[in-house]
Amino acid sequence: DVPAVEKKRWTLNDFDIGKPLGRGKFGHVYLAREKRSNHIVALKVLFKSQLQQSQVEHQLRREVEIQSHLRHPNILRLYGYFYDQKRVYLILEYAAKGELYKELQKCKYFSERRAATYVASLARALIYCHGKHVIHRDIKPENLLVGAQGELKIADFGWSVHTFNRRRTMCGTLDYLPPEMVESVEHDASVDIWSLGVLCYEFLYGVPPFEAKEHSDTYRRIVQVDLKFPPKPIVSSTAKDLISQMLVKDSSQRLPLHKLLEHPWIVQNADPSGVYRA
Ligand SMILES: CC(=O)N[C@H]1CCN(c2c(Cl)cnc3[nH]c(-c4cn(C)nc4C)nc23)C1
Repeated sequence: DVPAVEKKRWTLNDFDIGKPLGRGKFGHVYLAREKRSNHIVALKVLFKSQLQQSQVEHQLRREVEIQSHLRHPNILRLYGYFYDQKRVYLILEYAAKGELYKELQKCKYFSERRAATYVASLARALIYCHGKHVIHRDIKPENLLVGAQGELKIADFGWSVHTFNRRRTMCGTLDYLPPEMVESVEHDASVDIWSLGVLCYEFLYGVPPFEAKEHSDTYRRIVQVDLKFPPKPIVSSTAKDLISQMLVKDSSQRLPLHKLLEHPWIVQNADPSGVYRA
C-alpha cells in the first residue's frame, strides 16, 4: 500500500500531536496526525534513558523489526519509527475503540458469541504470525486493542521472538504463561495456543483460570494445570471442551490453531467476519 513509508525519514515535525492515549511502561502514546496525508496514527514515545536503564533496546529493535513486517487485519500496524536526542518514536496504527481490557472490565465477561468471535480472529492472526516463525508470547487483554469496526488488534510485540532464537527470558504477568515458560524450559509457537486458551477463559468468566493471591500459588496452579470451571456464569460445555484442549501441559498435545477454527464452539458462535456486532 504505502511502500514509500519505509524509506521516508520521519521527524516530529511531520506530525500534529494530539491527546495522550495512554501510558506504556517506557513512555506515552499520543494521538497524532501526519500533516501531509492527514492520516491519524498513535505515536508511541519512548525515552532512551529508560530503555538503556532497563536494557530493553534489543527487545525494542526486535519489536520494531517484527511488527513492521507483519500485515494482518488483527495485528496493529507499525508504520515506521524515528528518534531524536532523547526519545524513540514508534508510528503505530490508531485503534479507534481503544483497549479491550477496559471493555472486559466494564461488562465483567463477554457473551459466548463475542468471546468466540474474538478468539477466532486472534487464532487467525496467530496462524499468520506462526507462518512467519513469529511467536507473540504475551497474548493478554492489555495487549489487545479494538479497531473502528470492532475488530481486535494484537499490539505490543515487545515480547515476540523469531522462533529460531527462542528466549528463556521471563516476561509479563505470570497468569498467561504456559508451564514450559514458567518452568523456563524450551518453548515454541504452542505457547500462544496456551495463552489464547487462558484469554478465552477470561473472556467467558472475567478472571484468568489460574489466578491466585500469591505468585507462588499461580505458578503452582499453572504447572499443575489446576483448571476449574466455576458454576457462574453459565458457560456451554463446548466452550469448556475447547479451553480444556488448549490448556494442556504437554505443548505438543495442545489443539493446533487451525483445528481451533473448526471446533464446534467456534463454528457455532464466532461471527465469520471477525467482528462482533452487539
Ligand atoms: C502499552 C500501550 O501502548 N497501551 C495503549 C496506550 C494507548 N495505545 C494505543 C495504540 Cl498503541 C494504538 N491505538 C490506540 N487507540 C487507543 C484508544 C482509543 N480510545 C478511544 N481510547 C484509547 C486508549 N489507545 C491506543 C496502546
